[in-house]
Amino acid sequence: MPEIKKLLIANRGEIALRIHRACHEMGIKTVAVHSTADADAMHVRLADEAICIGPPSAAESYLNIANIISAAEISGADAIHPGYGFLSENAKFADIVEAHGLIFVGPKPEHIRTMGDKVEAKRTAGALGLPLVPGSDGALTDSAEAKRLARDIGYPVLIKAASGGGGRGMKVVPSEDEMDTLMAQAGSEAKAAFGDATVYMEKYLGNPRHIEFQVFGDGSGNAIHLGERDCSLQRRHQKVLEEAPSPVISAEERDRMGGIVAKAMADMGYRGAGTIEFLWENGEFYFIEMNTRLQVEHPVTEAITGLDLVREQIRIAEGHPLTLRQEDVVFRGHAIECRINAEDPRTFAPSPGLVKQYHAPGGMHVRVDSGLYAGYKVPPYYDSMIAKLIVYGTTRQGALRRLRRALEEFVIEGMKTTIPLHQALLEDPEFQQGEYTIKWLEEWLAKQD
Ligand SMILES: Nc1ncc2cc(-c3cccc4ccccc34)c(N3CC[C@@H](N)C3)nc2n1
Repeated sequence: MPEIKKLLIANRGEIALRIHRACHEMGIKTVAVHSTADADAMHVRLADEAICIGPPSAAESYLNIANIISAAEISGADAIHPGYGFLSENAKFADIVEAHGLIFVGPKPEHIRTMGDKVEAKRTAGALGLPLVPGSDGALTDSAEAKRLARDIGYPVLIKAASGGGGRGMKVVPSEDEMDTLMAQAGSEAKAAFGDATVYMEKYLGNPRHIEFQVFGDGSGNAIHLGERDCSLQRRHQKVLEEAPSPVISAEERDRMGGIVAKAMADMGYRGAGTIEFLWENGEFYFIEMNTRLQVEHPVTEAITGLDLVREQIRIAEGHPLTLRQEDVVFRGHAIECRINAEDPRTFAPSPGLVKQYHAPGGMHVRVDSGLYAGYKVPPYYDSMIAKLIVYGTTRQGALRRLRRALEEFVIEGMKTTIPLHQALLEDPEFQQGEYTIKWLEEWLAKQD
């Protein structure tokens, strides 16, 4: 693969700035594509070139494949980084990028496609030796089969859409007499939402944690794992706070499960960054999904390994081997990321607007990834996340103390933000002990009012 000289960032907000920063440290020129609403964005200001690709709506801009490819051709970019969200897991886009002789900084399109179909993803994961949630062996055909299976598995069971993921298209079936109705609903909702009625079944795990492993492959049969992240603190399938390592995973479990996922990725010939999502309950891991993109929460993994994951993605895309072998990966300390949204901290109603005052916290082991600046107008058209605060400590307690101090310093005036939510969360004894599962946050929020 030739060296990348100019990279087009097909994204916006904090991740666009993150990608720009890695490129500039590598001597790679950057092309920022933006909608008319993002003309004043920080990464647009810092990029070497900026090309407007359409009006505010994502469909006409950040999801507009033709305009993005045209921007790459006009600017002479030789690579495209999709970031996360938008087109980052669109196999067709990856194919089109490569068909135009451009480097797609991401996995092979065939692997994006495989992991985007949750039935195929599960079959592949099982074949590669990953532990699965007990359930149907592939897609469900009809309610009668579903009932037979559920009788063996035991209720409650979950009906999941093959084209769903991230919490979309899931139905809990508490008992057999609700199966007919819920199977029909699941199929029709999946058809409506994803154009694909295919569903599958899994035993419903009552109160697990969400533990995901970061993996990296060079596309030629080598792969490493970079430990796990605990993403159990979610509200309506939106992550609120993530940490690495998980407060409940031992070094032995990390090495054992990490070895299994790394080998699976090596056997698959996986290329680039990937995240393998598990539910963890009673000491057991259960594969649920694989994300073929760089994730929002990647900085907590960077903090405890010292690796720049965007830099690694670009090096792999250029055809270089992985910087580190598994034996070189060392986990040190503890990192926590708070997602800061332009939302009311209690109602979560969006609160876009003009940033009147902005002061980011600093000091030892404090990182803020954000495109915000005083005078910037947060547009109402996109996701409400405006900043990520990542803090590192040698211990979890140290990271918590530092996080409390950093949140106190953080000034964002002109809109409501979820900073107060994080400050309240930090004071809860169960959170401080790391004793939480995927249901804990919504139960805690319900008690706050
Ligand atoms: N068999 C079985 N049992 C319980 C589950 C519970 C969830 C789930 C449901 C609600 C919130 C969650 C937050 C983090 C991780 C998972 C969840 C779940 N999800 C939600 C999004 C997608 N990643 C899969 N799958 C599950 N699968």
